[in-house]
Amino acid sequence: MAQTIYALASGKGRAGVAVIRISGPDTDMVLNALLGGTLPSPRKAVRAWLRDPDNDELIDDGLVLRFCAPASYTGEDVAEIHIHGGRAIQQRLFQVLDRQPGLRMAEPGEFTKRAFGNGKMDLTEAEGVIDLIDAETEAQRQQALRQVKGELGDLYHQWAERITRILAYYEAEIDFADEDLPDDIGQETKPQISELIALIDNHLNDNRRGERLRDGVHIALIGPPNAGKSSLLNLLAQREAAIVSDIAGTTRDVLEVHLDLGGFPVVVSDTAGLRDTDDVIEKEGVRRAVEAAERSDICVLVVDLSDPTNAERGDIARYMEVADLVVFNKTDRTDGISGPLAPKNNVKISVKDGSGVSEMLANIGSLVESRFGLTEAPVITRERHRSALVEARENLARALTAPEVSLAAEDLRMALRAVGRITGRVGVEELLDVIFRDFCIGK
Ligand SMILES: Nc1nc2c(ncn2[C@@H]2O[C@H](COP(=O)(O)OP(=O)(O)OP(=O)(O)O)[C@@H](O)[C@H]2O)c(=O)[nH]1
Ligand SMILES: [K+]
Ligand SMILES: [Mg+2]
Repeated sequence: MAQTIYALASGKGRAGVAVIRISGPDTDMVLNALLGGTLPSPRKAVRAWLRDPDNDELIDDGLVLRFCAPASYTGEDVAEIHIHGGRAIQQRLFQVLDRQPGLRMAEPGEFTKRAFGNGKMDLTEAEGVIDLIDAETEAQRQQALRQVKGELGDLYHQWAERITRILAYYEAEIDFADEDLPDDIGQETKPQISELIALIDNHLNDNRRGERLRDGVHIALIGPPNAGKSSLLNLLAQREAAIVSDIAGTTRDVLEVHLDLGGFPVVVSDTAGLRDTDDVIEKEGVRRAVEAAERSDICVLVVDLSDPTNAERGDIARYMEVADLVVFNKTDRTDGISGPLAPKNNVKISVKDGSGVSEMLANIGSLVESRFGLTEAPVITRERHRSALVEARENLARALTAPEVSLAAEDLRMALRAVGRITGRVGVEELLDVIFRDFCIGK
């Protein structure tokens, strides 16, 4: 039998209210001890004096919520005790809980792990809970909430069901080889397998938007020395994160700042100015800048509008073509454009006087939104999902060309297992039995 666990469910430290969660078979015993023998009725918030059962000393004036298995977060008996969020109160209550036989402190994620174990949620939903707790921006919150609601898990479960139905044909062929089956089951199943492969491909080919939304969209600021890249970074970060000077080649290392850009988590990198140089350290800086640009999801080229030398630099013209956005800086100095001229996506700003900055932010924001924004369909949010889907897809493709029915069946079973691993939902194998029982075997 599972042990009863407890933990602080709210944030650490001093607060108005702290919530302590208890889950497991001894929950009622603990509540009885703390409340002096009166159990609150389930799902009703009850104000109660909490006492140390060993000496009847008062701990706090609290609020208790009791849930009875299986109608609880974990599926076990659960209690949530609201206390005043002072350190001494929390400590005292923990000491008392620790003294209760059979109780121990929960491990990280253990309540949710139990919820999964008791069929309260599948693995994608459990991951959604973690993402929801970690969500720092609005878009992250929305994506996580959709996963908690089971949208992603439902999609994978549908696919598992489809594979199961296809597999049923092959199983029938194997088990009832001498019965009156359609001559070529491939005619029936192969279009279905191909359709499923197309759906998975489409889902995989998502620009990794869900993963980007979880981890942050990487934006690299690149450009010639003294264009104002570090100045721009500081403006975005609203602090002096990078050193700014009028000396070309000031920035060497890649410097990252994390920002919330219109609800999206972004990581902006300031990089060394791009130029040929004999200085070994600056050379390494330039190499890192190019690498950061290549790795970025969105590459922003910053150019000093008033610098006539840009016109002479072929490399800047090339960067203009590949950059997602060109930011012409220092409009306070000039209103003409010197150098290789305006590429399609450009914006003119002055970090110094702030003009054009909101337009630039809107521009970057819509780039992020269009590439990594939430879509109608739920998206992959973890490499774990991606690799399992790739495996499922490979097995489905193999089933299409399998030389024998038994081999095709094995490929389909492996595809099913790969998809099933993502949700960890049980029932697909059992579903096979159900479908199989009702299966029309040519009669
Ligand atoms: N007039 C004017 N000067 C600016 C503007 N933005 C930046 N500067 C100045 O341009 C100089 C270079 O700025 P940085 O931000 O260090 O340029 P950088 O691109 O990071 O330069 P490196 O790190 O050397 O590649 C500094 O003296 C800034 O104060 C602007 O909008 N207008
Ligand atoms: K500089
Ligand atoms: Mg710099």
